[in-house]
Amino acid sequence: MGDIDEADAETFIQAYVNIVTGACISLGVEARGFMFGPSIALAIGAKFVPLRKPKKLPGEVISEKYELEYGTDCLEMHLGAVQPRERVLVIDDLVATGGTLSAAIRLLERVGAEVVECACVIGLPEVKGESRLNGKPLYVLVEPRQ
Ligand SMILES: O=P(O)(O)OC[C@H]1O[C@H](OP(=O)(O)OP(=O)(O)O)[C@H](O)[C@@H]1O
Ligand SMILES: Nc1ncnc2[nH]cnc12
Repeated sequence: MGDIDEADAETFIQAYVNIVTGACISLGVEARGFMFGPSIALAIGAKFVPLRKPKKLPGEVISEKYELEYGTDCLEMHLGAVQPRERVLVIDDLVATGGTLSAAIRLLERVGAEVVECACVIGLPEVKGESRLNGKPLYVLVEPRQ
């Protein structure tokens, strides 16, 4: 993902918040999900929870490993940051294979949360990431021309 300006960010946030209601948590995936997750949280009156790469969070965490196009990685979340039955939106900049979003969904389901939807600015349809999201809805603002 290249440079984005304020207007691009506002387009994503407004296009998205107009169609989604009822979530209490906006969860952003490190690193680039942090550009949009907090703004969506503010716009819908939700709290923001970061999902971070390993060894960044100071408290006790739960972790979930996953595969990308180019290797493996791991996401961590503070224990207690999300409570059972809380309704969560998962926000990232881009979905390719869906490995990252699927790891976020698994983490949230392990703590008993309800994943309402995943949302990304960019979707790469040729890598079919949506098929790995365990049936969760995926909102994508733009797809590159084929
Ligand atoms: O759908 P996937 O195949 O999982 O790929 C999408 C992920 O890849 C990129 O992050 P990256 O892992 O490069 O980390 P970064 O945001 O920390 O640079 C992107 O920001 C998504 O999080
Ligand atoms: N195929 C891809 N192109 C651009 N950014 C990416 N991030 C993860 N996969 C990517």
